[in-house]
Amino acid sequence: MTSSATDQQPAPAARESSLIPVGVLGARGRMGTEVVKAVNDAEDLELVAMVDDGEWLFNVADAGAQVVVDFTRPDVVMDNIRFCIDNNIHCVVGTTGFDEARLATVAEWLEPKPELGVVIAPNFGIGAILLMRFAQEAARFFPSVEVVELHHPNKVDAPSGTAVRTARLVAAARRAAGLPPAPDATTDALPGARGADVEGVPVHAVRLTGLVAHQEVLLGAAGESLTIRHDSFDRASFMPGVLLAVREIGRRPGLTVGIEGFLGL
Ligand SMILES: NC(=O)c1ccc[n+]([C@@H]2O[C@H](COP(=O)([O-])OP(=O)(O)OC[C@H]3O[C@@H](n4cnc5c(N)ncnc54)[C@H](O)[C@@H]3O)[C@@H](O)[C@H]2O)c1
Ligand SMILES: O=C(O)C1=N[C@H](C(=O)O)CCC1
Repeated sequence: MTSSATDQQPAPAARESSLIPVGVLGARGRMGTEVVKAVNDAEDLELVAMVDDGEWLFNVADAGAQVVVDFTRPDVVMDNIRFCIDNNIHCVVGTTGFDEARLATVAEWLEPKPELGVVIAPNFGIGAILLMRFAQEAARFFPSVEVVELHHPNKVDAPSGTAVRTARLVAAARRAAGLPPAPDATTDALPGARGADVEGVPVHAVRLTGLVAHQEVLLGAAGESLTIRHDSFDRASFMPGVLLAVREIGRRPGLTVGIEGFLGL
């Protein structure tokens, strides 16, 4: 078992301060690397542990982390959250793969720990969060809507967590407005040609070398269309949202899905 201790990890004595001690899970991944940098650059935060695959998860508890940031994989994230809750550590989760059943499980785990917070957000990019809100607002005015997400080819899940959440929010807005299913005469299609069906909203996933994270919501009505697009050109775009969640989570007990509330949206 490898230790997660690094040169960036300060001596325990230095932690008698008002800095928030933060541990990062998935610390050597694309997002984890960026989070480590962002935490190290933040004057009010202190990086106390970095853990990646095969490393000793208990390091985050031993190092005194008050908040853990998880950017790992959908297949391991539930075990990580369980560990954090068991060890009384607030958890900021960017890893995707959360359906209603998983969210309910996390909420159940939190019940005996009313002081503890877990935030699970498929996207910490402010622009992406605004895109979701704008799409939700627009949805009731358009009979047709489809979501196209475009990502780097190393992404393991499809469609993206952001696209699934967008589609669910749009579908809820359509239901609330009493809209019928979007018109679609397709009776003959190659499997996958019309995308994944997320609560009646088609979601299409593109994987392309050179991309980072991008999404379009296409809305159509007679004689017009509205396209709402967001582009993350760099993973730095997610960091203001991640740091906001790290700073807020100690004041937000329970399960929070998305950081819209932290932004006053
Ligand atoms: N919420 C957001 O804003 C946002 C933004 C980008 C990516 N993501 C999501 O974050 C996740 C990670 O994305 P990425 O591009 O950084 O992936 P990545 O593959 O580059 O990084 C994942 C890291 O987790 C590590 N890992 C695997 N199992 C582990 C375990 N049990 N404990 C600790 N570390 C473990 C891997 O070794 C790897 O270093 C994905 O689910 C992705 O969709 C979310
Ligand atoms: O790069 C990824 O992987 C991303 N995953 C998130 C998702 O699935 O929505 C957010 C965007 C980047």
